[in-house]
Amino acid sequence: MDKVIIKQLKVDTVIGVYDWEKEINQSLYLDIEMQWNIAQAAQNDDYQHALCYETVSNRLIELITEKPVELIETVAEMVANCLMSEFNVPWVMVTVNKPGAVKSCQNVAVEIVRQKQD
Ligand SMILES: Nc1nc2c(c(=O)[nH]1)N=C([C@H](O)[C@@H](O)CO)CN2
Repeated sequence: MDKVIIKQLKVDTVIGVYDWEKEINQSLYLDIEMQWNIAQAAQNDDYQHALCYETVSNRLIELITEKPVELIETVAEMVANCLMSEFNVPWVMVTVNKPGAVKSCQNVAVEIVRQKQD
């Protein structure tokens, strides 16, 4: 399967269950794998057929910072839905990392895989 991959996209946003978390920005780091047919773009060196990782990254930062949510699970679903509906990505794996969340852990994360139904 061909993929376009975005690693460790940093998003500073209001995220968390507790009251004190609703007053501050915290950093999330997103790892995203998107199924995409690379051959079409590569054949003619054609950006029009490429899934632009820069456009995707900027849209996801906009989406996540739009409104505060409590759970990283919600962020993962929002990202997967956006990629499938707005960018026509047929299959996606989204990992949302919140490394600052638990003092004794290097990182905590959720990971989801979603496929477009057609
Ligand atoms: N499965 C989850 N568990 C927890 C979450 C979460 O988003 N998903 N969030 C919190 C708090 O916001 C935590 O990050 C504060 O340190 C607790 N558990």
